[in-house]
Amino acid sequence: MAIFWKHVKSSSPLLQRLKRHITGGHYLLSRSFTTTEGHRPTIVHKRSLDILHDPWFNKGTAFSMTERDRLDLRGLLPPNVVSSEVQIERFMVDLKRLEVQARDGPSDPNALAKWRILNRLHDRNETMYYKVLIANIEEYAPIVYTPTVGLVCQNYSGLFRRPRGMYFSAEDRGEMMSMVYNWPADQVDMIVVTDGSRILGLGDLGVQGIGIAIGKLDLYVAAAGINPQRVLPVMIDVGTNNTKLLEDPLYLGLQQHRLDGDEYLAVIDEFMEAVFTRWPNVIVQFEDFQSKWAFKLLQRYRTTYRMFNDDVQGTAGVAIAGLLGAVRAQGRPMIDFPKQKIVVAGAGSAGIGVLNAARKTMARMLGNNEFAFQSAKSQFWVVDAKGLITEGREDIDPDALPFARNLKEMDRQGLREGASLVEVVKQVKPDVLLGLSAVGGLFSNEVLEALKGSTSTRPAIFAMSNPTKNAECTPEEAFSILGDNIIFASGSPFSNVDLGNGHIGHCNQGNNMYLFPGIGLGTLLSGSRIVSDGMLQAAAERLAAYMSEEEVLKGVIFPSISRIRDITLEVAAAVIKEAVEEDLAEGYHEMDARELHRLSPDEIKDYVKNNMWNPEYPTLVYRHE
Ligand SMILES: NC(=O)c1ccc[n+]([C@@H]2O[C@H](COP(=O)([O-])OP(=O)(O)OC[C@H]3O[C@@H](n4cnc5c(N)ncnc54)[C@H](O)[C@@H]3O)[C@@H](O)[C@H]2O)c1
Ligand SMILES: O=C(O)C[C@H](O)C(=O)O
Ligand SMILES: [Mg+2]
Repeated sequence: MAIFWKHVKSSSPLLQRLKRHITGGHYLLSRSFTTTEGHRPTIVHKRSLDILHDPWFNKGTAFSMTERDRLDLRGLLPPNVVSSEVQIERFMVDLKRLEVQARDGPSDPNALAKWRILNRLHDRNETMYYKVLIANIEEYAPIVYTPTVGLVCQNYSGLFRRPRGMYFSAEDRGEMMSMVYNWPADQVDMIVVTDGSRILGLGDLGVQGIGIAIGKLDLYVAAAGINPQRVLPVMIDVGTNNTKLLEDPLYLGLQQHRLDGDEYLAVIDEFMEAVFTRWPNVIVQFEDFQSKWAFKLLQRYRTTYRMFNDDVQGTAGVAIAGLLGAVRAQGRPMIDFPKQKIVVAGAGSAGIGVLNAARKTMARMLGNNEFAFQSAKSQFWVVDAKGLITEGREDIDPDALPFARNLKEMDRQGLREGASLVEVVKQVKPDVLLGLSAVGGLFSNEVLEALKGSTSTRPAIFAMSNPTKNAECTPEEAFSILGDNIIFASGSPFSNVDLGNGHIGHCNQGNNMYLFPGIGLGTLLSGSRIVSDGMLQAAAERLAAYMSEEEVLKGVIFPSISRIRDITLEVAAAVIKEAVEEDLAEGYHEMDARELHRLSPDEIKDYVKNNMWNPEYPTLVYRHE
């Protein structure tokens, strides 16, 4: 306090205001003021997030690098240091463009405004925020998560107010091991990390991709009951190849092209080492990495770290559950799955993830041997941006190679390398048409007309790309062309379609949100050091079995989001049971491995339920340190 008193005249109105704070007993800072002697530094007795959350001292993105180091702020702000003029410009631009950009295709025109209101509540009062979210999950999941989160990421530089989560940038190489201690929580259970390179179907959004990590973790809290004090959204900013962002003076990230090759890997390696050093029991979910790196990083880390890739593995499980649901909806047993002819549009991280898992599931049903695995391959036709993938493809992506069709065989089917989607659908007459292409409208009227020739008694259409405007088709288009005897699922939420005469075309949401929260929670509570294939398979099977026969026959193959907390509990319990059976479970807190082994299936569910956080105000008591 001495420094403070020295510089302030006793008559100053500021002094009077500060005195009131001090006598009120809750103001813990001292502050010096500009005097006639000129500018002097302000002494603060806060660091880290406390500074960012103090409106008197916060400068947001204008904190210089030296200040960020001095005040333990490194990593708590996006990497681009900007002037106060640019800060104001960003604010004004955002204010003016709000109305123009608040639309994402057919979704809620007020979505962005609702996101802002919820986000402000999130900043003020987490318990209340999650209470609102859980109680109204059907209404607000599409705001804090897909599809609005896509719009939020696209406009993030403008929407940015208070930082949330951590930023590790290419400039932080060599510093991450210490930076990680700038995060205030000693326990972190879940990290969702992105490098912003493929945000939903919106492409490279650079540092703005942090929004997706925040949205996913909102579901971890709301659906899986992970304690919000123990989640950490992370953005790894290695630059961006998005020209618009590289040229935008208001962009908050590093304005350089993305690092690649060994330089890129070195950054991700350093990040993984840092977070697992500080929080050895954390689980890291990789989200929205471009396919090029998604598979490589998964292979690199999955046997040494507790991690999984949601787009590759979570999506695969949700698609398997949906595909099995589609078989049941035809009135056939799940074991008939290996007979389904499946056309997949999109051979990126999600498409290939689904194909690998579907092939393995078929192979298991056919006898689980090499012959079964080989013959399962012939049930899939994969079409990417260059058309049908065959062995005749030049420079074929190694991840797609196992699904490349034999040229002679294709010739017999009237197909060739690069055949268009509509040709493939016409010739194959598939049971299922599944889209993970990020191309809105790809299932054109022509493609849907061609699907009328399907040999299935009830064809299935999975338009899984996000957000809304990237869906391969809308449910209206599908039901109007193919009638009501189909199964329809989309990645983003759509309403059911009124088909007249009391008929409703049911629109399922086939989104990895039905699995990732349970995979994370189950891994955490089992104490498994890795996320095994068996654990992922158990999660998918539990989701597949969740819907009753009656619901499935009505075309309802995924639960309503209002049941997400219950389905997450079930998925987590299935993951724990599998981890125990595979001898991977090492226990969690007071539940040791031996005791976990003794639990009955019902007791496992109780154990999960008892460990889920609920948004209730705790009683607070003040004590001096
Ligand atoms: N519903 C879900 O749970 C879920 C999960 C993961 C990803 N997704 C969505 O899936 C989409 C793709 O994600 P990704 O990570 O695989 O992306 P990606 O960029 O890695 O892959 C896109 C693929 O689509 C192909 N493609 C492009 N144009 C095409 C066309 N005209 N015809 C056929 N194929 C075409 C590309 O060649 C590529 O193989 C995104 O929109 C994403 O939001 C949805
Ligand atoms: O984020 C989603 O809604 C699903 C998926 O992870 C995606 O990348 O589209
Ligand atoms: Mg994703």
